[in-house]
Amino acid sequence: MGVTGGKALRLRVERMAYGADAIARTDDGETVFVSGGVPGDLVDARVTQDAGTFLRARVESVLEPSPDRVRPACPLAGACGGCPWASLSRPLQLSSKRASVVDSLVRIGRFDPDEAEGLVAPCEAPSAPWGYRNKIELAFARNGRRSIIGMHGTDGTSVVKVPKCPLLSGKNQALVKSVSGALTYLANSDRLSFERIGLRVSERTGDVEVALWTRPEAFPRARAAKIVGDAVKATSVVRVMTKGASKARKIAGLEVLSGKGHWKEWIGGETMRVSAPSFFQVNTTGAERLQELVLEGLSPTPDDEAMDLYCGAGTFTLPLARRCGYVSAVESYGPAVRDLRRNLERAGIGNADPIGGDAGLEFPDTDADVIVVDPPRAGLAADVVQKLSAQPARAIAYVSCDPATLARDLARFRAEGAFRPLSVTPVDLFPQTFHVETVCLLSRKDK
Ligand SMILES: C[S@@+](CC[C@H](N)C(=O)[O-])C[C@H]1O[C@@H](n2cnc3c(N)ncnc32)[C@H](O)[C@@H]1O
Repeated sequence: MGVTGGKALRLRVERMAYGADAIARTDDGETVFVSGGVPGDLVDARVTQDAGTFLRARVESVLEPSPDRVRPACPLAGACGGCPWASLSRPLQLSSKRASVVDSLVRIGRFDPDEAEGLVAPCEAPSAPWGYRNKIELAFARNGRRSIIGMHGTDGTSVVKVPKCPLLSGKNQALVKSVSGALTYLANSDRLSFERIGLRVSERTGDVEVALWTRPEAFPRARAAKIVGDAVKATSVVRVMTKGASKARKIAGLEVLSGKGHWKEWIGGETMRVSAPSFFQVNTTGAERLQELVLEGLSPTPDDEAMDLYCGAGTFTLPLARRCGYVSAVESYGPAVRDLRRNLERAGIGNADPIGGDAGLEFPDTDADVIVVDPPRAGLAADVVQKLSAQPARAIAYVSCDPATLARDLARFRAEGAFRPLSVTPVDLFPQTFHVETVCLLSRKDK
C-alpha cells in the first residue's frame, strides 16, 4: 500500500459507496473511491492512495456536474465531516441508501440479487432533510494554550469551528456557537480538556442538555455550571467521566452540574427520559416511523408475550407493553436500564420486565410470540441468532443501523432455518449522511 501523490485521472462517477466517497472505475477497470464525487459527474481527480486492489482519489475539478449534484444547504459542508452527502440530491441519497442495503444482502448475506431486489423496499424519508437532529456531538482539540471546539473535519483529524449547525432545528442551531464559545473560554482560562461535548435538544419538550465528557480528574464543577448556564438556557448540565484507553473507553461516572440531570423527549405518545450516555435515536420523527414499522409488522395483541432485546431506555418496550400481555426487555447498559425502569414507572406500565445484562447471557427464559431486536452496529452475537431461532415466535422485527451486520445476521438466520425475511425497509434517519436505519421483518417458516 502506498501514497502515489498525484496521478491525474479523468473519471465518470458511477455510484456512492457505503461511506463518504463515490465510486468510479479507471479505463483499466480499477475501482476508485472518489472523495467529493457525485454519481453522474465527470471529474478530474488526483490519486491520493494506491491500496493495491483499489485507488483513492480526490476531485480537483468537476467538468460536467451530475444532474443530482446540489449546492449544500450548509456553507461548511466539504470541510465539516457531519454531512458527507450534502452535495447529493435527496432522491439520490435515498436511492443510494437502498442500493447499499441491497448490495450488502447480496455481497455479505449471499442473497440472490433478484431476491434482494424484491425484499428491499424504497428508502423511506420520514423527517425533514435538515433540522432533524435532537443531538450533536462537538469535538475538542488543543493547540498549545488555545483550544478549539467544533465538528470533526472531513479529514477525520481536524476540528472545524461551526457557528451553527443546520442539522439541528432552527431555533437550536445557534446553540452550537454559544456552547462552544462558553466552553472554549472555560478550557482556555482553566487549562481544561474535554473528550467531547454532547448537546441534546428537544423541539417537543423544550429540554436542552449539555454533557461535558471528561477524564475523571479535578474539575471546576460550579464554574463550569455557571459558564454554561450564562451562555445557554440548559435544563440539564452533566459531566460524563470516562476511563480507559480511547478504543475501550468506559463510563467511570456521571455528575449532575445543574438542572435535572437527564433529558426528556416525547415519542409515539410516550415520555422518554434519557441520561446523557444512554442511547436515543437522534431523529425523533424518524424513530417514530421505526416504531410504526415494527408495530405494523408484528401486529401485537393483548395475548402476546413479547421480547425486546437491546431495548435501551424503552423506545419499543413501552409501545409493546401497551399492546401485549407481557414484555421481557434486555439492555446491557446500566444507566439505560435505570432510564427504562423510570420510563415504565412514569407511564404506569407494570407488564414489562427490564433485565440488565448482555442479550445473549440474559436471554429471557420465556416463549415469546413477537420479538424486537435493535442491536448496536456490531449486530447480533451468533449465539443470540441461535437462541432467537429456537423461539416459537411468529415474527421478529430486526431494527438495524448497519446493512453489513444485518446481512451477516440474516445469513445466520437462514442457516438456522427457523425464520425467513419477509421485508427489509430502509428508513433515512440520517439525511445528508450515508448512514441508514433498516427494519427487517422475519416470520417463522412454518407459519
Ligand atoms: C441501537 S441501540 C437501541 C436502543 C433502543 N432500542 C432504542 O431504540 O432506543 C442499542 C442498544 O443496545 C445496548 N447494547 C449493546 N450491547 C448489548 C448487549 N450485548 N446486550 C444487550 N444490550 C446491548 C446499547 O446499550 C443500546 O442501548
